[in-house]
Amino acid sequence: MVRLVASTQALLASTAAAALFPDCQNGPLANNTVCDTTASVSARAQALVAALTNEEKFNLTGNTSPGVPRLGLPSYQWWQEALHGVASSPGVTFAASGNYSHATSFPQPILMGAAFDDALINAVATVVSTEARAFNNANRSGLDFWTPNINPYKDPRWGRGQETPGEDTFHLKSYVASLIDGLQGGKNPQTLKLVATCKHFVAYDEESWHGTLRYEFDAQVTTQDLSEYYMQPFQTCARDAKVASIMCSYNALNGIPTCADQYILQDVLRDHWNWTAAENYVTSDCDSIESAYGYHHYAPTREQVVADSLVAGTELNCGTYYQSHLPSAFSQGLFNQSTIDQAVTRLYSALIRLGYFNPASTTPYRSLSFADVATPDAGALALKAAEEGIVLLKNDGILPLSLRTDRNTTIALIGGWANASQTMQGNYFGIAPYLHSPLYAVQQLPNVRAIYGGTGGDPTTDGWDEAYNAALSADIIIYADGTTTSDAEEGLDRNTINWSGAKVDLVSWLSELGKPLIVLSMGDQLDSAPFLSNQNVSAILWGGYPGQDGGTALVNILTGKTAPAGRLPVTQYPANYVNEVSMLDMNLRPNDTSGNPGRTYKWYDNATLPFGYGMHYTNFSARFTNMSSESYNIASLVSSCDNKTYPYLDLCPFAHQVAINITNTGTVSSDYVALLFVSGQHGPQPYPLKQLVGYERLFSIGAGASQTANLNITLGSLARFDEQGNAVLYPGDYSLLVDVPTQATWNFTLTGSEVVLDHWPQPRNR
Ligand SMILES: O=[N+]([O-])c1ccc(O[C@@H]2O[C@@H](CO)[C@H](O)[C@H]2O)cc1
Repeated sequence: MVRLVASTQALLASTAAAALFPDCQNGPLANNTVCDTTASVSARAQALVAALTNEEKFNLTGNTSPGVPRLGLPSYQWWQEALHGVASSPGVTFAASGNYSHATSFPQPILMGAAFDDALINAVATVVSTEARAFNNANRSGLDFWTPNINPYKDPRWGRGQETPGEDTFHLKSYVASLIDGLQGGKNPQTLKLVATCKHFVAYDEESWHGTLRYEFDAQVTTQDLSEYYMQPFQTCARDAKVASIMCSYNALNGIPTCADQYILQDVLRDHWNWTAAENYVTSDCDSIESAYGYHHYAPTREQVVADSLVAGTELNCGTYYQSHLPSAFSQGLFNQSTIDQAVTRLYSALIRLGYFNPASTTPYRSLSFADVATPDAGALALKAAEEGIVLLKNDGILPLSLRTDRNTTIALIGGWANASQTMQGNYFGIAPYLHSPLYAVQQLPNVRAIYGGTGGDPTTDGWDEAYNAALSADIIIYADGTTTSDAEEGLDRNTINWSGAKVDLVSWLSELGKPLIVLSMGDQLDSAPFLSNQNVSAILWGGYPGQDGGTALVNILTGKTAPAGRLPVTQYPANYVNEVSMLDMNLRPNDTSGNPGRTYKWYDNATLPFGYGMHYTNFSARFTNMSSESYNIASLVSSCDNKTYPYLDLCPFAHQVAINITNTGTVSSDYVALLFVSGQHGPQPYPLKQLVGYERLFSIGAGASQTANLNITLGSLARFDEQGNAVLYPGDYSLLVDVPTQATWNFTLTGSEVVLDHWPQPRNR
C-alpha cells in the first residue's frame, strides 16, 4: 500500500504567483511561432515544444507546472474545480474579503438534473465560465476546470452521486452537452472560454465500500454494459460536445488501470470517437498514476507505470509521479521521443486554444472583472435552478401553504437541515456570497413567526424536548433533515439508505400532535417509505443540495410562490436494496445467480419512488398529436438521414418530431416536465422495462391552458446494445409513453432488418 497523504498535500499547495500570461511582445518567446496568432494551433504548439529540452518537457507534465523561466513560460496550475460554481481548489484563490472573496454557488448537479431543463444548465455553465474567466483575469485562477463529474449514478450508496445529474444516460448525455457548451463557450469556438474536463473515465462510481478503496477497485464490466451505460456520457463529451479534456480514473477496468489503458484511451476515445480532430488532453486523476503502481500493482516499477500511462495517452499527471519518474523511464528506453513531444504539444495546444499566447485585445473574455461575478442575475439563476429541481414527493393538500393574513402563523423548523448553511452546497464548493437557510427564508415571510426547534437528536433523544416544545406551540411543523457530506461524499459511500431509527421516531412523535407536518428530505435519496405511509406526515419535498439560496427556493415552493415541477433524476430504492447487491457488482441487468435485482429504472422494478417521479400543485393530461404513421422501415429511416448534418448514425433523427400536448387540468399555473420513454420487446434479452428517449420542460402552463413538447428523438435513443457493445436498431413493436405522473401511449412498428448504428471497438487481448 502507498500512502497518498504527503503527496496529496503537496498537490494542494498553491503555486507561487507568477506572470499570468507569456509575454509574446517582448519576452523570449516573442519570435517563436507559438506567439504567431495567424499560425495553426498545432504549428504553434509544435514550435513551442521544439524550443524545450527534455528535462523541461518532463517538468511540464504535472498539474503544478513550473513553466520554463528561461523562455518566459509562466508556471501554471492545471487543477481548478467548478462543479456548481467556481470552487476552492489548488488553482483558485478567493480573497479574504471584498472583490473575489466569493462566487455564485449553484445547486449540486443532482438537483439541477432534477430540473430536466437543458437551457437552464447552459445558462448556469455560462455564468460559471464567466466568473472563472474573471477570476483568471485577476490572477486568481487558471483556465482548465476539471468538471463535470459525469459518471452515471448507478448505485444509491455512491458518495459522489450528488456530483452527477443522475442515473440515466440519455439524460446525462443531453445535460452534459449543454453544460460543456456553456463552460467552453460553444462547440469548437474560435477561442475556448474554459477547458472543461469530463471525468472520471471510466466505470468509476465507488469510493470506499466494505474495505475496497477507489484507488484499488478493479471494475469488472461486460462490453455490453460498458458501451451501453458507462461510456455513453463520455461519448457525448468527446465525440459530440468536443470537450477539450478528459480525466482517467482511479479504478482499473477489467484488470487495467484506466490511465494506462490503450483500449479506452486510444481505441475508444481517440480513434472511435474521433477525439483527435481537435487538440485535447487527458489528465490523470490526482495521484491515480501513483495508485496504478502502489494499489493496482500494474507494473513492477514506477518507471514502467508512468511510461505505460504516457504511451496509452494520459498526457498530464495530477500529482508528481510523471515529473519524478518520466526522466528515468526515458533513460531506460520505455517510451520514445515522439511520445513525450506529443503529450506536451497536446497540453500547450489546449492553452493556445484558450488564447493564452494571444494579446488580450484579441481574446474575448479578458475584460471580464469582479463586476461580472455574483451579479444579481446570477443570484436569481441560482435560486431558479434550485426551485426548478425541487421534487414534490407527497402532498395531502397542505401545500401550497395558505398562510393567514389576519394573524401570525407560527412555523416550527426542526432538524439538521433547518438552519443549514454551508451544508447546502454539498461538496466541491466555493465561497458563496450568502447562504440562506430554510430558517432564514421562513423568517423573511410576512405574518409568520419562525421558531427553531434545534437539530433533533440522533442516535440519542437529546434535543427531542426542544423539538417537541417548538412543535407544540406551532401551527405548522417543518422537519428538514437528510444526508450531508458527513454521510456521503468523495471517499465515503453509504452503507444504508434508510432514515435512521431515531429520525423516524422523532418524526412519528411530532406527527402525533396532528398538526400539518412537512418533511424536507435533503441531500441524497433516503427511502421515504416510513413518511409516505404515515398519514400524519402531510407532505414531503426532496431538495437535494440546493446551493446558496436553497432556503428561499424551498420556502417559495412551500408557499406556492413557485409551483414544483422537478422529477427524481434517480430511482428511490427501498432500504433493503443495499442487502441485495454488492456495490462492487457493476452489472446493470438482474441476475438470478448473483441475486443482483437490477439497477436503475431500466432494470429494477421495485422502487419506493421511481425515476421521473414528481407531483405538482395541479393536474396535467398528455396527448400525442402528430403520430401519423404507425410503421417505419429501418432502412428508409437510416438512408434518409443526412450524413453531413449527422455524421454518426445514432444521432440521426427519427422520422419526425414527437409532439405531446400537455394540458393543465387543474387550477394552479405550473411548469411541467415531459418525460418520454420507449418500451418494447426487441433486441437481446432481457428487455429493459423502458428507456428515456426525450424530455422537455414546459414553463408556466396556466390553469386550463395547453402547451406542446416537441421532442426530437434520435435513432440512437431507440437502439439496444448487443453483447459486443454495438448499438443496434431492431425491428419490432415499440410503445412511446409519457407516464409519470400522467399516462399516454403511442405504438409504432419498425420493419425490415436490424441496422448497426455504432460498431463498438472490441477490447484488446488482456
Ligand atoms: O490531495 N487531495 O487533497 C485530493 C483531493 C481530491 C482528490 O480527488 C480527486 O480530485 C479530483 C480532480 O478533479 C477528482 O474528481 C477526484 O477524484 C484527490 C486528492
